Amino acid sequence: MLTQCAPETVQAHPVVELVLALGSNYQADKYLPLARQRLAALGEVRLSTAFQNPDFTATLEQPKPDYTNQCVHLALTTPVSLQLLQQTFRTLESDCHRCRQTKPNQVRRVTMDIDILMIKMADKKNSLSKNLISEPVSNWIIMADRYPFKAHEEAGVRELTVSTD
Ligand SMILES: Nc1ncnc2c1ncn2[C@@H]1O[C@H](COP(=O)(O)OP(=O)(O)OP(=O)(O)O)[C@@H](O)[C@H]1O
Ligand SMILES: Nc1nc2c(c(=O)[nH]1)N=C(CO)CN2
Repeated sequence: MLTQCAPETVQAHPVVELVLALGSNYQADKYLPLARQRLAALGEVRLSTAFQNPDFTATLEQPKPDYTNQCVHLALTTPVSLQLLQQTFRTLESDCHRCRQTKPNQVRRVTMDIDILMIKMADKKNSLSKNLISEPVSNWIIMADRYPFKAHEEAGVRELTVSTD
């Protein structure tokens, strides 16, 4: 059973844990380690197995370079809003020299793509406010815009959550 949450509730509330999907189809050997290093500065990182797999948008008519994908479980040192996290990851993509413009019919070189797959919110019981309802919010919230997960994301999420939940 999945619970729906209004985006504005999720956007502002502090996130404590998250699972990310990293993808690179250009110089992955350079940019995956760089992204992992930067993410490690935000908290405790656990990694799923990285593997190279075909671009799921490639066709016979338009072949595309393979992606290297890896999922990351990040337990943040300091809780951060989803809004700020999205900005932070967009900056990290830019720091990996991600170029967003492409000419028509040009195959995109994606040095680093960072997608948030799942988040865990801070437990409201820890709040100083007496007015907040005390409820356990330890469950993962899946990002609706990433669901259903791609095969490589599903594999990574399983690897990272199987032992902890
Ligand atoms: N689950 C999510 N994970 C990451 N970013 C998200 C998510 N949902 C919405 N966003 C927003 O989408 C933007 C990501 O834009 P970006 O240019 O990276 O997309 P894209 O890489 O072209 O899409 P895709 O990752 O589907 O190929 C961010 O600025 C962020 O605010
Ligand atoms: N295998 C694979 N294919 C993709 C991926 C990806 O991360 N992995 N990302 C895309 C656009 O973000 C398009 N295609």
